[in-house]
Amino acid sequence: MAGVAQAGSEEGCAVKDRLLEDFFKENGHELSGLQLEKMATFLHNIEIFGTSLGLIEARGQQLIVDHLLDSMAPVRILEEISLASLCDVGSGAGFPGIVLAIALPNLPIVLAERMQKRSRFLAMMQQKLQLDNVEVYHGDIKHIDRHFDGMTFRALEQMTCDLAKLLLSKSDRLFAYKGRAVSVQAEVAQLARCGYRCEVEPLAIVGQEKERHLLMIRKT
Ligand SMILES: C[S@@+](CC[C@H](N)C(=O)[O-])C[C@H]1O[C@@H](n2cnc3c(N)ncnc32)[C@H](O)[C@@H]1O
Repeated sequence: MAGVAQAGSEEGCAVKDRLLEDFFKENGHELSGLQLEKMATFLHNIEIFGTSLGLIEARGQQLIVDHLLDSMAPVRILEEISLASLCDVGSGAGFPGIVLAIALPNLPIVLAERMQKRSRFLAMMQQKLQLDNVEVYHGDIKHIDRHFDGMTFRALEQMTCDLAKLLLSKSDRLFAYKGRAVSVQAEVAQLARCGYRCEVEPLAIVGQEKERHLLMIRKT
């Protein structure tokens, strides 16, 4: 496990690749060698640029479990829905957008991020990882003039009726990465009062003790 934190050398990356594969397998994700390599390179770049760009502080196992595996947790749900397009709103350092783009290479994904330094990092990752299915949109989601099958967001802000209305004018479905059941239920109650249809799925991540849920929202 110690090797996970090593990111600097070629050898460190090789150790990291092997361990990453174990983390994914433990969580039921079968990734190809190329996908694992892209995940490892992405983590490596987060570890290099994360602090200086104000992206993310987590390192090593915490970065893998709390961010990478967390981003991967709803991948089967998204696959089963067979989306033709996805927008990840407020992608930040690329969680979950870059991770989903690596895991689902046939799904076109727009990463929407209004902070310039973060959107530049996302564009750099798109190029470096050769993610042909990714497009970076630098700007506020309010101004995007496109329609998507689905939108994901993680750690964006609390889901309110106004936010759901705005996002559902640009997407058929919303997928919000959320924490504790009790707070998700409060959001669901509020959204139901405004006429939105919600479903909540618990997300299990091996090694993650915090409660995680996927809140799915549609118009009724
Ligand atoms: C707390 S960070 C979360 C980043 C990432 N999703 C994660 O989970 O690590 C929220 C990000 O959303 C971006 N953001 C917030 N509101 C936005 C909006 N209306 N349009 C585009 N980006 C937005 C912020 O600039 C920030 O990078």
